Amino acid sequence: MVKPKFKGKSSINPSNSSSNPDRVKGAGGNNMRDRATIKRLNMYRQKQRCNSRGKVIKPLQYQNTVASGTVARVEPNIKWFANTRVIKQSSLQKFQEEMNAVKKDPYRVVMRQTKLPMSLLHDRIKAHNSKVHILDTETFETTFGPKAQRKRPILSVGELKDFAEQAEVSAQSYSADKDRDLVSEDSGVKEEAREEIFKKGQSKRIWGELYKVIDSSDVIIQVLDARDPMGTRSQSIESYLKKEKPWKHLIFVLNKCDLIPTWVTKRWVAVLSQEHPTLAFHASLTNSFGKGSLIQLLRQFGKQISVGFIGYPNVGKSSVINTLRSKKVCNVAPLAGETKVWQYITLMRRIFLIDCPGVVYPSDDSETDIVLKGVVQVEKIRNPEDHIGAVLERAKAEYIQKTYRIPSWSSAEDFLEKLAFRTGKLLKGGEPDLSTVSKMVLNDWQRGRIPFFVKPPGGEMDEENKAQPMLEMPEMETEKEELGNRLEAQDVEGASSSQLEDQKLLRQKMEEIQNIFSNVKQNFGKINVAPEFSEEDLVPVEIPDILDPSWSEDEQDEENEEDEEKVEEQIGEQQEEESTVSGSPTKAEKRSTREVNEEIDEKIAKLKHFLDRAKSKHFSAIRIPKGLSEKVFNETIAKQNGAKNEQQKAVNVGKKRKALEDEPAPPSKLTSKEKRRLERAQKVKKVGVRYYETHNVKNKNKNRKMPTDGKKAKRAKR
Ligand SMILES: Nc1nc2c(ncn2[C@@H]2O[C@H](COP(=O)(O)OP(=O)(O)OP(=O)(O)O)[C@@H](O)[C@H]2O)c(=O)[nH]1
Repeated sequence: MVKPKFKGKSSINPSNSSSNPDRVKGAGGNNMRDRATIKRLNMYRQKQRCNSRGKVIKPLQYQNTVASGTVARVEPNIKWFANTRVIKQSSLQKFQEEMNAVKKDPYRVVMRQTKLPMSLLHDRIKAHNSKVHILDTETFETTFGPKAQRKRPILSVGELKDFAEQAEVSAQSYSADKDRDLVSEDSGVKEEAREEIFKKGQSKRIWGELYKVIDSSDVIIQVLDARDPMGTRSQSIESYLKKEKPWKHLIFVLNKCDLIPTWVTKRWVAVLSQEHPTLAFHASLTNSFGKGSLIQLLRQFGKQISVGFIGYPNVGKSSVINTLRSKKVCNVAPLAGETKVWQYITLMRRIFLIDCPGVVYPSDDSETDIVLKGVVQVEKIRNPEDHIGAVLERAKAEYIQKTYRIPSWSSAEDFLEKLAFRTGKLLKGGEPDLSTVSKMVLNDWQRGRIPFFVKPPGGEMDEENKAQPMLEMPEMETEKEELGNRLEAQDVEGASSSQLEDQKLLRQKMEEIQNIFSNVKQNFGKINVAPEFSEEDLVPVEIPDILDPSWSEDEQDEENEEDEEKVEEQIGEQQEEESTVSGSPTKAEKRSTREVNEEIDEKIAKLKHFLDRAKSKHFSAIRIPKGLSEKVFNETIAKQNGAKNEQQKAVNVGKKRKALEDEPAPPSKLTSKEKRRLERAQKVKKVGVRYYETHNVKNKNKNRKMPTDGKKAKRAKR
């Protein structure tokens, strides 16, 4: 039987022609043009069809969507921000020389002149002896006629005597160092040209990215490394913003606060706040600090805002963004220059974040300074051992000894040799591999494994600073003063009405940001300081200053939680459910859980009391003696385990866990194996409030409990 033929017109063209976007794939191997390329080529090839009277009967593709004469707008495209093509000075010179040579040669002809940038040849600066076209700008009468106006040089002095005096003064103040025109004899010794890697973050492309970020942002956050805030600050960008974009808010975020003692964070925040609003931050997905305050601050700007993150390479711009989103949205690496181009991230419906590559302003920094600021990737440094001396100078010997377990050294080389022998980094003949060991030390320095910080100004807790209210949020003194001065100056000059309006707007902005900041408080006592600083570095801090009743621990946690939920809701992303709460508990179970919780809370209250007492010793990072902490830990675990056993009798849970928990209560002195087992048992149980407080759970809604089976089914679907 003959199959009935399909009579309608199929939209798929079955031909194998190379201009057919629908052709079957694979016939030409991997080199076949893809659909998009074919369509583009067809677009170039197409021709407009007209009838005999010249009327267009088939317009070109893309030209028939709007009626002729309609005013249409071109859709903005992100590619507009891409770099434009530029030509190097050396290439231009080469082109000019070669082209001139060809033009002078009568036996050679330049083909396709219209395709060459010939204008580059003629656009040269005129030689000083070329014909001066005076009459192009001046008339003949005023230049050469009887009424010619002679131009006299403008002198700042009236008499010859004054002129001589002035010459004498300038001769006295002459300094050969500042004279750029001075011709000196070549001594044969020249400074070595700096390696390219030391110019990291200074390229035109990176600066282009920075200006794109600045232009697109309403609020600009300059991220600083808490270990050296002044060294990672870019004053030139700040003054550019102040001068050219005064309506944009500049905020400092002091990141990596976990690497310095709390009193240093506090002092730096106070110092920097004098100029711009400053927040302390610790970027981490699980254990962050300052996230709630920063989100709260951004939300208060009230309208749709874009927030640009700028700063030195490797200060943690991308990490701060990841922390705010509680998710890895930007690539992060302990290498400078990880972020290559700007990147847009949605934080909430109204708040957008823009990540920027690290930018470095050319300064007098030595190569060692650049390396130690983390601007250069250690692997790319040619002579890493040159910078170790500075590391040994800057970090305290005590910390170096502790980190590398080397008791003493006479020089940087001696230190490296000892370290190489200790770590077994040796070359073929048993020679120490100084380069590898140096790279290791530099990496440790850049990653904060060697405790170090630049001391904030103000000495060791002097009286003046003690009296200073550290937690007061920024007064923005300098900015306010400068703005005031500028506005006053404009007032005097007699500003126009539009200028007056601008002034009003600026004033309003200043008041607005001050109001916003007065609502944000930080509790520095909550920073988890990682390195073990010596007591000398742990300068006493006024604990009552830090604890702010209006911004308690719980409140901040709730704030974080709320923010996270909002972010997730508004972005509408399905995030993985991490909660592993088992099925809904029975009444008996509920009661026993409450009992257990009460008991644990009691324990915590005791521990808190203990901590308060420790704090009253006034140290900014508190270290509890190991023996004591172990004793308290064992007691807590033993008690919790006892309570758990009771609870387990009432509830029928899985066999494995039951077997584990039916074991007799542990003796007061536990072996390390038993301790670990107890810890494991503790971890398995994830029922109750403590789990949410101690773990970074994305969906913290306590009322929502999904049965494990349901969750598994959900995962299986994916
Ligand atoms: N200890 C600590 N390390 C941090 C913190 N923030 C960032 N880091 C680390 O610093 C390194 C650099 O972080 P990035 O977020 O890639 O820095 P960046 O400023 O985006 O760097 P570029 O891409 O070069 O501009 C990473 O190894 C982070 O883990 C912090 O608060 N504390």
